[in-house]
Amino acid sequence: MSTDAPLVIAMDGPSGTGKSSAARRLAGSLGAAYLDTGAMYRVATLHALRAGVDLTDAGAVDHATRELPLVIGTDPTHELVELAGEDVRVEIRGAAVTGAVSAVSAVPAVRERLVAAQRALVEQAGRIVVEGRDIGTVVLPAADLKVYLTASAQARAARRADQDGSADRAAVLADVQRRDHLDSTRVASPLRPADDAVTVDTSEIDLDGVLDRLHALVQQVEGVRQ
Ligand SMILES: Nc1ncnc2c1ncn2[C@@H]1O[C@H](COP(=O)(O)OP(=O)(O)OP(=O)(O)O)[C@@H](O)[C@H]1O
Ligand SMILES: Nc1ccn([C@H]2C[C@H](O)[C@@H](COP(=O)(O)O)O2)c(=O)n1
Repeated sequence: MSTDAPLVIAMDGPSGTGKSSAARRLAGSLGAAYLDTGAMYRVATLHALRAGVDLTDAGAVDHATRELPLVIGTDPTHELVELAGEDVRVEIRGAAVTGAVSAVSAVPAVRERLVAAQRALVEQAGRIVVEGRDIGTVVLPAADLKVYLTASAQARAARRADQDGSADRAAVLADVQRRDHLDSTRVASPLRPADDAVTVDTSEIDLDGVLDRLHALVQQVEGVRQ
């Protein structure tokens, strides 16, 4: 099979399970594009924060994000995230956005617009790994392969604390659990595995091990399609 054959992989799961790391590496090795949909919700959140709107007012968040001059790249080797031409890769990962993103991503009108943009990017790419919370359930229900990454909250908090250099592990764990709760209990597209997703628990596997597992799943899918 040629390496430019269409292939759409959906990767969902809670924060810190390794979705971004695994999806980016998988895309690179498959010669596929990569889309980080969480970054899109983070840019919408930054835009709403800068507009100074009350994030508990869904109508105001909808209004403030209707015009969203967002550019997101899909090259797995080069991260590109811009808001009105400004490089916001660092700012969208900061505490202000991280603390507010669950509220903004719970607004159905925001989701509708971003889901439409995500589907357009997938259509353009043809061969792509897309990661988020609702990719297998809502954005791309016909994906060729759906993977749901999980890991214990403790393992995820430890990874996040290492990544951010935080000594307060209890606070990081509480934040991970807060976001899990908000993402999985919201009414609009809650975080959950698609019925046909393959669940991979990464608590006890390093990133190379996760990649081995993902490559085996891709081989199965490509074998079936040949
Ligand atoms: N299997 C693994 N074993 C150990 N550390 C890992 C593993 N996978 C990812 N990590 C590390 O955990 C941290 C979080 O990973 P990553 O950002 O890929 O998770 P994520 O699921 O995309 O999180 P979020 O949804 O919050 O963006 C990173 O520092 C990454 O290097
Ligand atoms: N498809 C998606 C992707 C992300 N979100 C929300 C939920 C997260 O709390 C937030 C940031 O995502 P991250 O960068 O941590 O992956 O965005 C969502 O609702 N749907």
